[in-house]
Amino acid sequence: MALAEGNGAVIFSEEQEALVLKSWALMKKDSANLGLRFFLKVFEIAPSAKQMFSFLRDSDVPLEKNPKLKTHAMSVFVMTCEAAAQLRKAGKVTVRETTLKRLGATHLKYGVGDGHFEVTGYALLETIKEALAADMWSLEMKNAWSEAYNQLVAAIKQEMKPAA
Ligand code: HEM
Repeated sequence: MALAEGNGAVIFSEEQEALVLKSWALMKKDSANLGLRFFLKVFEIAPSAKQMFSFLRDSDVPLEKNPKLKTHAMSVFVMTCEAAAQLRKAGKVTVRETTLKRLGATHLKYGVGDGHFEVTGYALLETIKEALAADMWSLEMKNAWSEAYNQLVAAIKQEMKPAA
């Protein structure tokens, strides 16, 4: 669970940032496989999520050969890493406002809901657990990735709310 200071800033330690960045540096060498395994896990748990991706719906290319799927998977990984660094530095996710607004609008438009973000978060952690050597995976590692992902998702969801 996130620790928050009085001003609402999240306390994300140097150690937590280091866990995320160090493990990503190891995993990204195999990013194509990683991205694929990640989203295959999402679709295994939530097959209907496939329908949301226009480039899967309208394509004859088999799932595992679809480059756009890997691109999306990498966006989730890379943006979660960036969120870890931002949380440590600023106590909050500082993705550019225009980028966040676009992400909010895209995910709203395609009908991405809380359940999808949850399943994807679970699949992300499982993918990392399988990709890392057993002695690198720990509760601290899991919590650091989970915190960074959840804070990023919260920032995106903030932009998915209909304008007040
Ligand atoms: C932290 C979590 C996530 C991040 C950082 C992320 C990132 C992105 C990015 C960068 C795009 C490209 C379009 C744009 O920039 O507006 C995109 C599109 C999209 N995302 Fe995500 N995403 C996340 C979670 C999810 C989840 C949980 C789902 C559903 C399971 C999802 C489904 C989609 C769909 C359907 C599109 C549009 C694809 C199309 O063009 O057909 N995203 N996302």
